[in-house]
Amino acid sequence: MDPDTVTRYLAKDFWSTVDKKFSSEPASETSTSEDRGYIYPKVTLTFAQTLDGKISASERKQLLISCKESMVLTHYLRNQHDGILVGVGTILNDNPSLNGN
Ligand SMILES: NC(=O)C1=CN([C@@H]2O[C@H](COP(=O)(O)OP(=O)(O)OC[C@H]3O[C@@H](n4cnc5c(N)ncnc54)[C@H](OP(=O)(O)O)[C@@H]3O)[C@@H](O)[C@H]2O)C=CC1
Ligand SMILES: Nc1nc(O)c(N)c(N[C@@H]2O[C@H](COP(=O)(O)O)[C@@H](O)[C@H]2O)n1
Repeated sequence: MDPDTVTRYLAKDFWSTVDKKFSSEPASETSTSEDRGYIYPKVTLTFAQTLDGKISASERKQLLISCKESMVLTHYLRNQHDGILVGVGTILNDNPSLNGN
């Protein structure tokens, strides 16, 4: 399967889970966040993890864990958001571009 197709499937599944979660939440007896004059931002946490639970090399060098398809999904998700947040350690170690191609 080509990376674009894989990403479309993964993303569709991902967003349907998010939508279900929000729509299945019980309505508040008092007020919703929108009634109170604000809406929560949509925040997505994504990271790549090795089978033994690691996200970075011990010497704090940038480590590519994701396969090509997963990187396509990463960039797709970046494009769906207004901002990308990483820790200062990531900035110093990786000097990431954090773009969405
Ligand atoms: N596999 C993946 O998907 C990803 C991997 N990485 C990898 O992770 C590595 C970076 O790791 P690391 O530097 O640990 O993480 P981060 O880049 O997330 O930096 C750690 C952040 O946490 C803050 N912090 C630490 N302890 C606390 C605390 N007790 N309370 C509140 N804030 C705290 C630090 O702030 P302070 O200034 O106070 O120290 C700092 O901003 C890089 O090598 C990068 O490649 C990064 C992102 C994704
Ligand atoms: N999705 C994903 N897979 C990996 O294997 C990774 N190591 C990361 N790391 C994150 O992506 C940043 C580097 O990519 P760009 O230079 O921004 O394209 C890195 O700093 C981590 O935040 N992600």
